This record gives sequence, C-alpha cells and structure tokens, in this order.
Amino acid sequence: MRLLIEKAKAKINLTLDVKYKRSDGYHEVEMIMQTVDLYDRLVFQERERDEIVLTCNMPYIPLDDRNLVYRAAELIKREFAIHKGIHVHIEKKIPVAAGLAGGSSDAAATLRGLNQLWQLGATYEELENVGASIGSDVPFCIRGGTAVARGRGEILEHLPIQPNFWVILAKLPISVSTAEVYRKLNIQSIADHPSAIGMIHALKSGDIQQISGCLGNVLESVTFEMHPEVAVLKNQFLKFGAPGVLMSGSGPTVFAITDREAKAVRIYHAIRGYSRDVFLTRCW
Ligand SMILES: C[C@](O)(CO)[C@H](O)COP(=O)(O)OP(=O)(O)OC[C@H]1O[C@@H](n2ccc(N)nc2=O)[C@H](O)[C@@H]1O
Ligand SMILES: Nc1ncnc2c1ncn2[C@@H]1O[C@H](COP(=O)(O)OP(=O)(O)OP(=O)(O)O)[C@@H](O)[C@H]1O
Repeated sequence: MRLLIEKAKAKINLTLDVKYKRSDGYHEVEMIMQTVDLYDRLVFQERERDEIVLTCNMPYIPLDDRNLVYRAAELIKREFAIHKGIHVHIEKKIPVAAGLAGGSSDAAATLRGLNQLWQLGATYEELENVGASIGSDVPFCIRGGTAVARGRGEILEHLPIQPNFWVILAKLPISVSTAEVYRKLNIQSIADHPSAIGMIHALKSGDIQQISGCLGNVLESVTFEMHPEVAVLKNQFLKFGAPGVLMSGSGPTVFAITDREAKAVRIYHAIRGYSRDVFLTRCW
C-alpha cells in the first residue's frame, strides 16, 4: 500500500478588497494572497476497501463529509471514476476557523496528493477548477505562493515574486463566521479600498515600509465591531513596533510583518503575553 505526505500551507491576505455583492450571493473580491510557512501535514495511505477514512490529531475536527479533506477526496474519486480507498491522517498545526484557510489548504493538499498517488495526470488548472467547488480559497491553495485572486477568489493571477519577510501570526480563542462577516459588510461605507496594483509594486520593490503601507483588508472593521478584542490585538502589535499589521481574511488572526529577524523574534515574544496561539513564520 502506497504512502504519500503533503504539506498544506496557511495563507494570509496582504490586501482584501470587495467590489460589489453578486447576484449569486458571493462578493466580488480582489485580493493579494500569500502562503506562509505554517502548515498542516497530511499523510495519505491507500486502503483495501473503497472508502474514505480520516483521522486527525485534533479531537474536535469533524472526520466525515463536513471535513473539506473528505469532500476533496470524494470529489476527485467521482471526477476521475476512482474505485480505491484512502486513509488520510491530518496533523493540524494551522489554527482552525482563523482566517488562514486551514481547511481549504487541507482540501487543496488532498487534491494534489491524490492526483499524485493515483497518477491522474491532472494539471494545476484542473485541480483549481475542482477545488473551486469546495470553497473560494481552495484554488489559490493548490499552488500557493503569491497571487492576485479575483471573482469570488477562484480567478487567479500567479505572481512571479518571492517576498522575503517575517510574518508573526496571532489568533485569539474566538471563532469568526466568514459568511456572517461578508453579510455584515456595508460596501457603500468602505472609505479606503486597498490597491492590489500598489501592493504588487511594493512587493516587487521589496521595501518593507512600502509593503506595510499597502496592507489593507475591508473586512477588518466588520470583525473589529463584532470582536473588539481583535482590534486591541492589532494595536498591541503596532505598539511593539511592527511596521505593518493586518487582520487576515475574515479573521480573527492578526499578522505583523517585518524584514528584520531580531525584530520578528522580539514581537513574537511580546505578543505571546496577549494571545495563546502565536506563530513566527516567513512567507515563501
Ligand atoms: C475571507 C477569505 O478567506 C479571504 O481569502 C475568503 O474570501 C473566504 O473564502 P472561503 O472561506 O473559502 O469561503 P467559502 O467557503 O467559499 O464561502 C463561505 C461564505 O463566505 C461568503 N463569501 C465567500 C467568498 C466570497 N468571495 N464572497 C462571499 O460572500 C459566502 O457567504 C459563503 O457562503
Ligand atoms: N480539514 C479541516 N481543517 C480545519 N477545519 C475544517 C477542516 N474541514 C472542515 N473544517 C471546518 O471548517 C471550519 C472553518 O475552518 P478553517 O480552519 O478552514 O477556517 P478558516 O481558516 O477561517 O478558513 P478561511 O480563511 O478559508 O475562511 C471549521 O469550523 C472546521 O470545523
């Protein structure tokens, strides 16, 4: 029985803008997405029986078709008419319901992993298309890196840039519903739309001050209103001297960026006094 291991990396949104609400209920977005070096590990092992079996190191993660890994495996089996069984062990490190696309990245890793294990020969574009039916963040997570995401998040423009800075992530022990945050967003009241083009120029320049100045997420104010402690956490990061601080996705994770290792380590230790889930990582 063959065995395969895949990393499922977390993402942050360096910019997140919402253009309008669509007739299908989703929001038309423009975002700069970035993977960071914080990842879940997925171990795939073939089974004798035609069944999908999940196990996980975290007790409260559902192991049935509510898990995005299960849905990804089911989809790929159906799409490619595969009648084989699979056991996926999910070793979670990415905090759950954090705005870091943990479940989406696990689903993307499942599509990549099973494509390889069962030698299906699907291209990244094909996997991104399959992934779009699981969730809006899944297509980006197939390739990761740095990309502009438009549409509801599934239309991707991959950028040939390798940003080089430290990312300190902090997540408070609260859950935020992405659907609720989008629902509560008042698009007319958005005063400051972040510029994806501006961020691309800044990333190309590599200048951390310029990159920091271009960070922006229109969902921040919605989540801050629902959970003021997330705004307090952002202010703590700023007090500790982080050049750029932003909430990721619909939250509640807040991240800080810096190009100096000593500063990253200092901020990491300082913010641990305010939040239990803190990670010192890099973008890749
Ligand atoms: C906030 C982000 O994580 C930023 O990357 C994404 O926009 C959300 O991605 P996701 O969690 O994969 O979202 P999905 O699972 O597709 O959708 C969850 C819910 O969020 C809302 N949603 C999501 C994406 C989008 N462009 N517009 C929306 O209005 C919809 O109500 C949807 O029912
Ligand atoms: N493999 C998985 N890992 C984590 N959560 C999962 C998984 N599959 C399904 N879920 C469920 O999905 C919900 C959201 O979890 P997830 O960690 O994906 O959120 P998120 O980081 O906010 O995602 P996004 O940034 O895409 O909005 C949780 O309630 C969890 O129970």
